[in-house]
Amino acid sequence: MTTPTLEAPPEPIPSVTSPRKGGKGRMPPGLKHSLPFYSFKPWVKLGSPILLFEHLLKTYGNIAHYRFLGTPIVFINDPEYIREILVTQANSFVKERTVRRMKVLLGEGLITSDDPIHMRQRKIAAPAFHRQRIAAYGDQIVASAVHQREAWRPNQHIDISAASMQLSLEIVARTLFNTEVTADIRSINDEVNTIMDLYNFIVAFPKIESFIHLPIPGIMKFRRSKARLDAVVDRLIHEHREAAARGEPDRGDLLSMLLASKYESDDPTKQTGMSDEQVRDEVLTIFLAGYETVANGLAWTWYLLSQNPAIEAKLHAELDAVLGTGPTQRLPTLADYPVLRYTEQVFAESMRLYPPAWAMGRMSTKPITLGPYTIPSGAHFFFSQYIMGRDPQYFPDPLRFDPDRFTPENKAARHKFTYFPFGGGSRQCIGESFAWMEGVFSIATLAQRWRMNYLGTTPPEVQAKITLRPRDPLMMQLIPR
Ligand code: HEM
Repeated sequence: MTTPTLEAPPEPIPSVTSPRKGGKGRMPPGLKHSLPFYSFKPWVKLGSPILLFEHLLKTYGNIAHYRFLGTPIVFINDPEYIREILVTQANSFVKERTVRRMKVLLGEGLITSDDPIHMRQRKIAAPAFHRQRIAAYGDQIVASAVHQREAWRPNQHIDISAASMQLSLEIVARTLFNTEVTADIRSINDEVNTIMDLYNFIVAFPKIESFIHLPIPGIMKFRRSKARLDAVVDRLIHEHREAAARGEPDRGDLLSMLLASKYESDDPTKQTGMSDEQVRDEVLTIFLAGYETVANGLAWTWYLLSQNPAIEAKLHAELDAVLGTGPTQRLPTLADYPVLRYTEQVFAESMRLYPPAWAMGRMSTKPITLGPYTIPSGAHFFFSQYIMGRDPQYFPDPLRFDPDRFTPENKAARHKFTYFPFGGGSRQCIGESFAWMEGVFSIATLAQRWRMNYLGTTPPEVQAKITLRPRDPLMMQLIPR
């Protein structure tokens, strides 16, 4: 996930080479002058790169470029070029600078690290996210959703965005740490929120690592928050390690799995696990990557269902057919997961219109050829799940909410990289199976009992922060089914 901020100028990269003009090797079309020249235009607005990307797409087509302080930035809306970057030519790219600067928070965790560290960490972490392993979390997801639905009252007004965050936090607590939402979990949540509020400030700092010890107010606040965060996570790691040393059985949570996993190598001296520091980086990474994303995906789903009664009725029909009604109604179990196809299609279609990770970026480490274009080393590349998901080139009548776009036949008829809510290639979301299960079971368990009426008078506005959130509270009236 990434946030291409307009206010955050990329550091000049000395190795940027001028592309040849005209013929093969030319730059994609784009803005003639550097971005600040256009500051007065309505499509250049601090903190709103979606406006700029939409303008580039409309004006220049599926590949366009602009420059910012000498760095070329390419916006891509062509699925084949996206495949080139994420898969085919992936070795010629690293994460772009806003993600790299997040190392001050996430260290060398899976999101921020580069190869060879990333490859090793991914191998160690993979068993904890294996499909069969994730299956064990199904019951905990359902139990958390039951906890929420039992607390709801008929006609109650709730902010479904906040309620989805609460549900997702409980699921993270149970599945990552095997605990309820304790004071420790709340303080992790609070500190992460404090740090995320400082996110734009932090990523705007070129070479933030060099400034991290200076007495600058925002940085001091970050440092204090990070120190408290580390202390809580270190304590949880320590407790888990102690329990394992006492011979207590594997608690089955993700943290226990990460602590137990070893790097498989032909060389026995390299078959080691992670240090406590590496585990801490991964725990924070998983917390950050896996909590707000799913919560936002769910919140938008409830909004879309509230606006589309026929689709809501079809979802209810599936839930009633699979899980029963009245006194014979039961909770979803693992065996139901592959049967709840329409529920999954609803979640998929919701993430087309409101993708929690709304844009991604990379930086080239070599000159890159894409079709007729050659783009120099050190250029930045962005593509947006949000823009592509709403583009009639790929999704006819794009604003219509239609989960049938995700039947197996309709999916097979589209290019894979027209829909990439979880990214792709070797950096594809490691929590994808987890997220699908969390989405499907949460929707099923809550929609078995409740419908929602949207109380807003205008459609909610999106806020493209690190994830795509509703800008204001998403108020709903709860109606029992
Ligand atoms: C709807 C929910 C989610 C969405 C939309 C989402 C999206 C993404 C995307 C787009 C990436 C790739 C970023 C890039 O390549 O630049 C990613 C990576 C990642 N995600 Fe997720 N994610 C979700 C849920 C989760 C969950 C539940 C977890 C963990 C429990 C998780 C853990 C991670 C990690 C660790 C990475 C880095 C993987 C690597 O580089 O090896 N995510 N996610």
